[in-house]
Amino acid sequence: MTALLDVRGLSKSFGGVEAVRDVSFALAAGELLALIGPNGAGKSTCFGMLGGQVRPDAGRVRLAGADITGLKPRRIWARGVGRTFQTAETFASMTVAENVETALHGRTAARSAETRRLLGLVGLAAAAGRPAGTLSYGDVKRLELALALSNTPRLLLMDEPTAGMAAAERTALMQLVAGLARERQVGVLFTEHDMDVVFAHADRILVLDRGLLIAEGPPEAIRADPQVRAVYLGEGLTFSEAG
Ligand SMILES: Nc1ncnc2c1ncn2[C@@H]1O[C@H](COP(=O)(O)OP(=O)(O)OP(=O)(O)O)[C@@H](O)[C@H]1O
Repeated sequence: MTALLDVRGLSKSFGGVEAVRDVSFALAAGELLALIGPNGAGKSTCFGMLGGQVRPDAGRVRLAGADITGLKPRRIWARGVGRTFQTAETFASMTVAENVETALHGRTAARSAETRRLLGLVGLAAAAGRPAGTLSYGDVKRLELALALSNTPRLLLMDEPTAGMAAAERTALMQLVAGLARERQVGVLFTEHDMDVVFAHADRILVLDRGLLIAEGPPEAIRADPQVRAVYLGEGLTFSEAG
């Protein structure tokens, strides 16, 4: 079977810094794959190369078999890749509904029906008429997700989707994303600093350290991996033994 996302030998250097070194992995439709690693490991650079913001020095990115390496972000988006960013990209003065309508194409009537559907999907139907600037942080993240979904993506790239959220909000957002992945067979790649979120929600985990992929596997295997533990202990972080 063709993987939804197939990444082979991806590399990028900035001056003398090898930010990403020969990284290869695949992602299936309906799968939640986490990309983790200490600060500076190369996660954002990897994301940028998948989304078209960063041009790879070497390697190939294929989406459902089609080569999308080095395409502009707009072209990649048009192929069905939705993306959320670490810092929310919404217009504070527009209403929640206007933000979504701006992202949609087509006739006005179709756009407002689609806006209602998307806001219902992310649990923001009741906030449709509010200025986006008045939303809580968790709700801004939901709005971002609605914007990323406006393209009916096959692949969602989420850069720290739960950063700055309270624990209950984190769980709710990740459950929402997991539900979308399962029901619509959307593939999800996400970066995340919170290990509890990663271990609770990822089907599989990729671990980067100084640009290299040092481990890949299901949460239990990653949690037990001595190399991964060493990298994180070096950062002064520990994995909790429970759950
Ligand atoms: N535009 C750039 N110019 C120069 N160096 C860069 C650039 N982008 C990233 N780097 C360097 O590449 C390495 C990887 O950075 P990257 O941001 O991809 O890591 P990260 O895993 O996303 O880190 P964090 O968890 O802190 O966001 C770092 O050493 C960083 O300083």
